[in-house]
Amino acid sequence: MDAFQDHYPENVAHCYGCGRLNDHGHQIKTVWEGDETVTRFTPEPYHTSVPGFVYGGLIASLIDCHSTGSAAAAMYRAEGRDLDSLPPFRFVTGSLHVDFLKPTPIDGPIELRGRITEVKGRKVVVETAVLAAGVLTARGNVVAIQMPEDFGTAKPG
Ligand SMILES: CCCCCCCCCC(=O)SCCNC(=O)CCNC(=O)[C@H](O)C(C)(C)COP(=O)(O)OP(=O)(O)OC[C@H]1O[C@@H](n2cnc3c(N)ncnc32)[C@H](O)[C@@H]1OP(=O)(O)O
Repeated sequence: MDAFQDHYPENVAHCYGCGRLNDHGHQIKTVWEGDETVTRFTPEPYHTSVPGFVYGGLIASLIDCHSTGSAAAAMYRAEGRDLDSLPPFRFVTGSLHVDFLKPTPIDGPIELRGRITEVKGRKVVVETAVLAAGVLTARGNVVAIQMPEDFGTAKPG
């Protein structure tokens, strides 16, 4: 099954977390399983925090891109549209909250399971459970916002 990220338009397919065109990135892949969105990722030894456990920033990064992808997929689903239909839905992160509940072992795949808890206007809220060997180790809450047309054009300051 194609992942959400396989359908991102080329101009937004370079993200470090989810861009299929970023050779140095995580290149995560997310799919629907019923009403949940699911990403599976196997950490590398260099993703270490304390030996044996995953760096928290990696977990935050996975939640981040899992959630923006889930938000886009939820909007396509809400409108009954295919993932590759035009115009594309693109979401960026407005807010990212992570609760680290337990250390996450590095020696196996991590599963992220997302639920869409709100779709309102340009905003989608995604709650994500992070599991390692079936054990809940972290929770994420992301407010994803549909990317404005002028995203990135404003000058800082
Ligand atoms: C499909 C391809 C995707 C490829 C990209 C993947 C991205 C991967 C994830 C990332 O890492 S994205 C990079 C990190 N994020 C950013 O750089 C975003 C920087 N922030 C912004 O550009 C703007 O602040 C943002 C677009 C998020 C919001 O500005 P807007 O002017 O569009 O928001 P607006 O004020 O119109 O608010 C729209 C709704 O969002 C809500 N909102 C906006 N910012 C929020 C925030 N920070 N926290 C919570 N809610 C927020 C706001 O309250 C409102 O909700 P309601 O409709 O219910 O009133």
